[in-house]
Amino acid sequence: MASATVVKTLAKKNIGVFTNPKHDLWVAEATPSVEDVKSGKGLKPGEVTIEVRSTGICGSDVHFWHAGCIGPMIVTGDHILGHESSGQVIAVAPDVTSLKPGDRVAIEPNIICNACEPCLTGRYNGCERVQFLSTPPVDGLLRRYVNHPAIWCHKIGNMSYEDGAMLEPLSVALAGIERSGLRLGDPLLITGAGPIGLITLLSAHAAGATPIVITDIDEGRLKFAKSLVPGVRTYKVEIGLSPEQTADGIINTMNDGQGSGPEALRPRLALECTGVESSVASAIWSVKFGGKVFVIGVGKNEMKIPFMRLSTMEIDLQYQYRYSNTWPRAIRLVKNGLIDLKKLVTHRFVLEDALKAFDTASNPKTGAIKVQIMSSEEDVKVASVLNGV
Ligand SMILES: NC(=O)c1ccc[n+]([C@@H]2O[C@H](COP(=O)([O-])OP(=O)(O)OC[C@H]3O[C@@H](n4cnc5c(N)ncnc54)[C@H](O)[C@@H]3O)[C@@H](O)[C@H]2O)c1
Ligand SMILES: OC[C@H](O)C(O)[C@@H](O)CO
Repeated sequence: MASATVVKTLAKKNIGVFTNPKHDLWVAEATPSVEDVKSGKGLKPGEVTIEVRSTGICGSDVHFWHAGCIGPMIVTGDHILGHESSGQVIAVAPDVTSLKPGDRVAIEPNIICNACEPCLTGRYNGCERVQFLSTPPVDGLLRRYVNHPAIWCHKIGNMSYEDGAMLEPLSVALAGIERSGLRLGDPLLITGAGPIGLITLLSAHAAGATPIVITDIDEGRLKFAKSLVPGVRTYKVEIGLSPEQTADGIINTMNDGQGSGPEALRPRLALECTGVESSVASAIWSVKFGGKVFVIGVGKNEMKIPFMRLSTMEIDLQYQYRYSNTWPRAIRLVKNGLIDLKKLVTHRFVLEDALKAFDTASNPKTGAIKVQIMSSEEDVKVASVLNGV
């Protein structure tokens, strides 16, 4: 199929960041080739070619590299990582009318069947035949050029590519906030101050939760949370304490050190952002009668939970998997300044230096929150200047 005009000279070949079942990580040539991009070969109806400009490294990318799997999602061959991306449209298939070369877009990294019950009822994150980019065997977005359906490319106007890429983890948080039923003035617990917990914090703060307590085992991450939302109360989880003891500490923190007795304010809602068994249990012990523990974190296939606590306190336990219909909302929130994601990107690397980027993202000593990989030195410079680095 012939493509529309490619807007720029494609000086560099397509490269991508690969892993495999032997846990290697390397940068090598990827598809589509520059020749195919120029000729439109391989571009299917409804698709556009995007020059990917910025991609965040997610914990799941590191996990696919280090562990070779996440639950049933198993790396079985050479596999391209990355699903938090934005870029510029450089070519469109002839039937695409919603986008044109030059448009700046955030990429929603799923392709759905549009025929199963979850798709037909608008909850397409449950699509039975979903192709989620970067979940094996579907290659991801950590490459210079990619073909993707136009309907999963959301225009971002003049938003930075860096923010555009952050719309994916923001989508996770927004999906959680929406389905958890968070209300204005809710006392809230967030467990885990990694990128997802921190973006959930920004979102819940914007949505009017108060007071908010956030936990982590890492003091540095709690300090970071405080720098994002100064009013947040932080609680450092001590390894070795029981979930009940941790819950007491959390409630005491919510009550400004006034104890955790029967009169103490307890969270109505806990947004669990670690997927760690003891943290899920502490959240259950923390929330009030009739409250809810909403689990965004993913973890072991089987976990022990305080069942009778859930039962006698009528606590709802609910889960979230990815997202649906979140990008338009995420774009509005970032564009209109209600959520500022800029501080979260702590490190930037050019695509050719992807291995350094992964080393940084996977080493806790670096203090990295979100590491982004950009298509050129120029993009790294522009992003750094925009963020005052
Ligand atoms: N449901 C979904 O669709 C979805 C999407 C994206 C990520 N996730 C999951 O969300 C979770 C968070 O993602 P992330 O990128 O922020 O991960 P992350 O690993 O960077 O952050 C997790 C944080 O939890 C902290 N932590 C670990 N044990 C703890 C404990 N016992 N108590 C309190 N804090 C503790 C860690 O120190 C870390 O700061 C992960 O499990 C991830 O797989 C789920
Ligand atoms: O944000 C999306 C998540 O990172 C993915 O579901 C990943 O964990 C597995 O594919």
